[in-house]
Amino acid sequence: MLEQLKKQVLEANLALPEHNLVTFTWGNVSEIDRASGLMVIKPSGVKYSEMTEADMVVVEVETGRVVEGTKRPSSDTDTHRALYLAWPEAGGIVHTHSRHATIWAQAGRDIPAWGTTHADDFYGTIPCSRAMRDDEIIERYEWQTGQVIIETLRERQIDPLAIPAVLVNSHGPFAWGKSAQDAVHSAVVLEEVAYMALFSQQLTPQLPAINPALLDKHYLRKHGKDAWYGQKE
Ligand SMILES: O=C(CO)[C@@H](O)[C@@H](O)COP(=O)(O)O
Repeated sequence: MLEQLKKQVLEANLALPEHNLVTFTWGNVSEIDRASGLMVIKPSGVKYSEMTEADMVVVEVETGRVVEGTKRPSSDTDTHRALYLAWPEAGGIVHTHSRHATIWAQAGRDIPAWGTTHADDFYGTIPCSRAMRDDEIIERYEWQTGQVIIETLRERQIDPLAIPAVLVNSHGPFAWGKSAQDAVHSAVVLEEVAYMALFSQQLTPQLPAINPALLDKHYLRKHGKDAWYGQKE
C-alpha cells in the first residue's frame, strides 16, 4: 500500500512543474491513507528533476512523526496535517506558488466566480484568508497556516468539497481533493481561473458575479448527485 501511495504522490509532485505551477523546489503534494493514519509527502527542498519514489516521506498525520524515509519532509507538512485532521473528506493536498493565484493571494483578494470555467470546478467564490497575526507566524507557523485556512472556510461557511482551494494571504494557494492527483487538478484549474479573472476584471472593472443558474448548471452537471458530464465509469 505505501509503495503505491509513494508512486502516486511522486507522480502528483512531478505534475506541478509539468503544469508550470512551480519554480525551483516550490510547492508540495501529499496524499493520506485514512486506514493507517499515514500520509506521504514530498521531501523538502529536493529538485523535482531529481526526485524519486524513495525520496517520498511517510508521516504519521496525528503526531507529525516521520515513520519512513531518509529525507526531511516538506516544510509545509504541518499545514497538510492540519487540513487532513480537520477535513475527513480530504484525500490529497497541494500547495503551490502558481503565479496568478499567488497574485490574488498577495493582493488579499477572493476570486469570484466570473465564468463557467470557474463554475465547472468551484461552486462559488474562492476565498482569500485573512493576514496571519505575529503570534501565528512566530509559533508553529505551518500548523497555524492550516488553522487559518480551516477558519477561513468555517467562517465563510464554505464546504471544502464544493470549493477545494483557498488563497493564503501574502503567501499562495492550497488546494485539495479526493487524491493527490485530484488535488493537482484543482490547483491547475485554480491557476487558470486566476489568470482569466485577473484580465476579465481589468476589461470590466465592475464585473458582475456569474448568473447563479449558470453556476449551478456547470457545477452540478460535473459534481452534483445526478452528474452526467463525461463518460460513465
Ligand atoms: O511555501 C513554500 C515557501 O514559501 C514552500 O512551498 C516551498 O518552499 C516548498 O517547500 P518544500 O520543498 O516543500 O519544503
